[in-house]
Amino acid sequence: MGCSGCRVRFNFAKALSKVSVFFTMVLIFTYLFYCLTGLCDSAPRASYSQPPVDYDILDGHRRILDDLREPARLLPGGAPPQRNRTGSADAAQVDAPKGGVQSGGIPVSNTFGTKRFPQAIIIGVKKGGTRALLEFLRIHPDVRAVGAEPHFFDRFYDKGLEWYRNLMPRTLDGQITMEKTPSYFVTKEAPSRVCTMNCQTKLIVVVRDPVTRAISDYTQTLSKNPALPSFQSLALKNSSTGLIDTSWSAVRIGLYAKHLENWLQYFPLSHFLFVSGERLVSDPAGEMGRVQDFLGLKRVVSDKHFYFNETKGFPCLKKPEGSSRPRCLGKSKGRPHPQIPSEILQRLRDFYKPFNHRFYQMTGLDFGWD
Ligand SMILES: Nc1ncnc2c1ncn2[C@@H]1O[C@H](COP(=O)(O)OS(=O)(=O)O)[C@@H](OP(=O)(O)O)[C@H]1O
Repeated sequence: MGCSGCRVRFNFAKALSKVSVFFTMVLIFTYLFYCLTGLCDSAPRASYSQPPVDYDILDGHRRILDDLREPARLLPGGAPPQRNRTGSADAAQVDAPKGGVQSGGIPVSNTFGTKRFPQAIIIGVKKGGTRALLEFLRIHPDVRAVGAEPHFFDRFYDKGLEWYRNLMPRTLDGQITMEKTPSYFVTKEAPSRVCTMNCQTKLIVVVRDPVTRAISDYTQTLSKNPALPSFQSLALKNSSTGLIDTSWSAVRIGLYAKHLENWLQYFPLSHFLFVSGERLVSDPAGEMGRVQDFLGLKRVVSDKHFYFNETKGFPCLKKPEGSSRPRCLGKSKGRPHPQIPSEILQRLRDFYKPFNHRFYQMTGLDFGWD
């Protein structure tokens, strides 16, 4: 009796261990399948069904964190700390590399993709519509992009190229790695640094009427600092002469011809694509067609992806099948601008006119701002 009880217990334990092995195998296979479909490393595939992430705000938080953080320290395995899986700043997760990290410029790779330097960068301009462009591009299955702005070629260059590459999402063969940091366009050292990484990098510049851009820039600063002096007092050197203050960054960034000259010392014009910030709003699909051609991508992003959201006053991404919500950019994109006196606007238009014309000549494109 006692012995048969032992046998029953023994058989039960055996069955239990078989069942647990079976479930462990199921779990492993499910995980492997999930990874092989590219999901375990890539929530970022900015599935446009996700709720909007306001990267402006996230970038702001990250900048504060970066200021507080010590300089990049190496993890025990020798790899610099990484951003979260999406490459965005929306989680403070530090994600150790899964595959072998090698030094000396060899791509960091594992079974499910490789972290590569970006082949294309949106280098500017601030308040031009760079976030809209990146989010629209991320719909494309062959584009993988860092969510937040890495600021490598302006602020964090001393962290080194391997640090930069580790921020990148993993890509499979045929996919393009991208990032956007609008301040690169106006950073003197950025062109030579990008060229040091790769002189074949494709460069995208989203440009917008420099007067509207300056007001947009001012609006953003005002939203963070309501005690900011008026736009006109910052734009003019002094009210009696009416001279424009070019030392104010909101004005200086709009001198597109000047900044482009700096870039052309390192990259030929054929490496640039100039996207109209205005057309990105009025005809997003048309502008995205040009961008996809420039990047050598199949035209996947098209007018079927967009609709004009009357409340937002901007194009938004349509909800994909199976998702409950469409997707507009966050609150910091498409803010109402303060009213600026018309004589100040006219002074600014007169001021920018020669620079705009020079820019049209350099690019061979008339953006119609004058
Ligand atoms: N689809 C869509 N939705 C919302 N906003 C859009 C869109 N397309 C372009 N824009 C314009 O993008 C402007 C912000 O530009 P950036 O994304 O380059 O700003 S930033 O430099 O990253 O802060 C932002 O500027 P403001 O209108 O001044 O907020 C918008 O005019």
